[in-house]
Amino acid sequence: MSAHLNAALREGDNPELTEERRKATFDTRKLADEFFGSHLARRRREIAKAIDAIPELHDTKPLPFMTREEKVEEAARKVFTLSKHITDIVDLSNNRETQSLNEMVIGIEGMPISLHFAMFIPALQGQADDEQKREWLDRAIRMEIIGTYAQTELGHGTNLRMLETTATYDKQNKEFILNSPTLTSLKWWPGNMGKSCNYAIVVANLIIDDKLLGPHSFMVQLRDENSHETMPNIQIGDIGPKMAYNSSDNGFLKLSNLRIPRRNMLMKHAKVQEDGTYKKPPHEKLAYSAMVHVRSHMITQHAMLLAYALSISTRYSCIRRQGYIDPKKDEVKVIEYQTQQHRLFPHIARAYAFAFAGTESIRKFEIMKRSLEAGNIELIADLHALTSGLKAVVTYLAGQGIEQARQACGGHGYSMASYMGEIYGVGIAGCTYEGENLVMMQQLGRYLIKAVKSVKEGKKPTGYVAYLAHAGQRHSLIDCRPNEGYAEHIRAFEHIARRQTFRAAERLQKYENSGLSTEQAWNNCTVELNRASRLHTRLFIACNFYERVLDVEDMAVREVLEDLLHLHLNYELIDIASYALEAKKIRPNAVSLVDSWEITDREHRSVLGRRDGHVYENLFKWAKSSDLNQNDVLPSHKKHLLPMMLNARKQSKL
Ligand SMILES: CC/C=C\C/C=C\C/C=C\CCCC(=O)SCCNC(=O)CCNC(=O)[C@H](O)C(C)(C)COP(=O)(O)OP(=O)(O)OC[C@H]1O[C@@H](n2cnc3c(N)ncnc32)[C@H](O)[C@@H]1OP(=O)(O)O
Ligand SMILES: Cc1cc2nc3c(=O)[nH]c(=O)nc-3n(C[C@H](O)[C@H](O)[C@H](O)COP(=O)(O)OP(=O)(O)OC[C@H]3O[C@@H](n4cnc5c(N)ncnc54)[C@H](O)[C@@H]3O)c2cc1C
Repeated sequence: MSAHLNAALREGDNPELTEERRKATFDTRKLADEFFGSHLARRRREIAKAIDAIPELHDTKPLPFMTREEKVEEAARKVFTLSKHITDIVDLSNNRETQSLNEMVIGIEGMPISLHFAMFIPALQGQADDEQKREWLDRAIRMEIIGTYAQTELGHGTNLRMLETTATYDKQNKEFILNSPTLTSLKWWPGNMGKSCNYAIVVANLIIDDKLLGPHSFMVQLRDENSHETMPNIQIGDIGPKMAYNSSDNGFLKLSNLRIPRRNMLMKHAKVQEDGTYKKPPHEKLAYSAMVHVRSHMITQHAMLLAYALSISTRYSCIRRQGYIDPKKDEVKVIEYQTQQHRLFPHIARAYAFAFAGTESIRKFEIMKRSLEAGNIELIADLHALTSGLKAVVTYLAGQGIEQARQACGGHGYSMASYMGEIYGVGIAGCTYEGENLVMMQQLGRYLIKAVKSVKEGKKPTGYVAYLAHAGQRHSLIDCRPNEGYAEHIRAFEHIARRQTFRAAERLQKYENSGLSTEQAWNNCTVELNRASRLHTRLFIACNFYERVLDVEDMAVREVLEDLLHLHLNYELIDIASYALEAKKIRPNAVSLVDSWEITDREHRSVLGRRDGHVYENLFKWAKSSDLNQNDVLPSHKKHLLPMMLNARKQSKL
């Protein structure tokens, strides 16, 4: 393509990167339109421009040089400043626009209102009745109050049925009494609960007339709205520093005989009447809706974290020269090494595949939400299975890709100047929060086993599990004929996933037939079951990628996406080295593929991934700005190490 079409080309950039960008075979803006969707891609450009014009929204110094207190303060400052400008910059009803604005301004390390938007508001939308929405949701949207989602406890996160926080109904006073009866019942982890929030949706086990009715959601005021002081009968605080996310104040909470009005239980689905009569929800797991909301949105978020890491490492690999391929010639850009390409390109393909899968999971969530509003609960199970699998597979593989991207930057990748450490820390948190990955895999496993049972009964399952009924088709990769297109690869993929699912189901059946309890038999098969879930989800991602590419109209963009699809299908199928052919095809477009993610320098916060490629001079600037360089001798050195050394010297002279 002609160079002028490449939107990433700028005067004064490192010529190594300019050379790369001139090789692009497609328009990076058009590929960005496919990656984000054209509306969001355009809005992200406009948002980035708006931020450039407001200096108070810029980082005061690189985040890795800040202490935890400074990070928390910086995030709070930006949230406050944003609150003055936000409605001029984004459409607040558009989650992905708001999310992009937050990532560009505040970054990925957390902020005081993360959980407010990620879960507090969605939980109110999904679980509060109309009157409760009028009371709390409108105030929450206006940010008169800041809330979080307090479910996990010190002793239990995964097994929600064993949560120990209790909400006992007192008929006389028409109140619930909330209690944290044990140390392990303390709420532990909720984002922003430590210091920032004044409200929380607390998940507690409902008790009426000594009968345990399972986890339900309750609105609890944590702090005074004026003084922000902790309310009576509540003990609250920050849980301390974490591997990453240190701008966020994840908290603990102890409730001691806290009385709240009956109407503070969220009552859209389950209800408690004044006399204590309990009305069951139409679907037992509707109380888990805020988690399904986050899981369905995590996929695009993790695709983006992977994109951050890969655009840093791909650009850097094109300015870093080290070693020779031909000893008679100059040192090469490290991107020229086959191993470097093999290390990065399959993950670039995955970042696209995950983004497309994420767009689909958000779309499915919206469809489910609308159908639920119309009183239909049928789609809940499908969406739960889909998002459980996607959440687990994508967070895990994104973490692997980020780590490969870090290693691809050599020593400098380990410096926080690359920002890889934070991206990795935030990425892998997703393997744990919103349901530990191996546990979520089992949720999908249950769904797959049911589908196998229905196939064995002669039924034909539909949707994502339809392929389980297609036994007897041609299957192995060896059977793939050239020129048959990707459909053949997909069929091979289906075969592998189907075989694994049936293998797990048969093993489960064998254990059940041997007299083991259902639970014991299940536990004996969970490794096989999780393998089946993993393959099923990777099949979904691949199919979705394939279908998505078929829709692309711009031929140059479609061609490069087909190159990525080809690489993806082969890599996924073989799960080892991709063919040199694919590497060669991707190589000229490597930088332009990552430029198409249009991640601004402000958003990247990475010296290595700078758009202009001027890495070395800025690495030196970065080092000079370290707080530790402000004093020639550190006070802590004077206090500890120097006396130690002086003492050692004195001793040796004696
Ligand atoms: C917009 C936001 C974008 C990004 C966010 C960014 C930043 C936010 C950062 C951090 C946020 C982190 C927040 C949190 O972590 S909140 C806490 C999350 N906690 C969990 O996820 C807990 C995980 N545990 C569970 O979900 C459950 O305990 C369980 C493992 C699913 C088991 O539940 P249980 O009640 O015991 O059910 P089972 O006996 O296993 O299954 C019975 C039956 O129910 C079905 N089921 C389970 N869950 C659901 C659901 N959510 N929806 C629909 N159906 C569900 C299950 O499949 C089974 O069905 P059967 O037909 O097989 O009987
Ligand atoms: C950054 C971050 C933010 C968070 N934010 C929030 C928040 O805002 N609100 C909130 O309520 N919580 C939050 N959490 C808590 C989070 O949701 C839980 O930590 C998570 O759901 C995992 O639960 P757990 O800690 O109990 O893990 P555990 O269940 O203790 O997991 C430990 C191990 O046991 C295994 N295991 C557990 N159960 C089973 C099983 N049934 N079968 C097989 N293996 C099993 C797991 O696979 C894992 O290997 C956050 C956590 C993090 C890290």
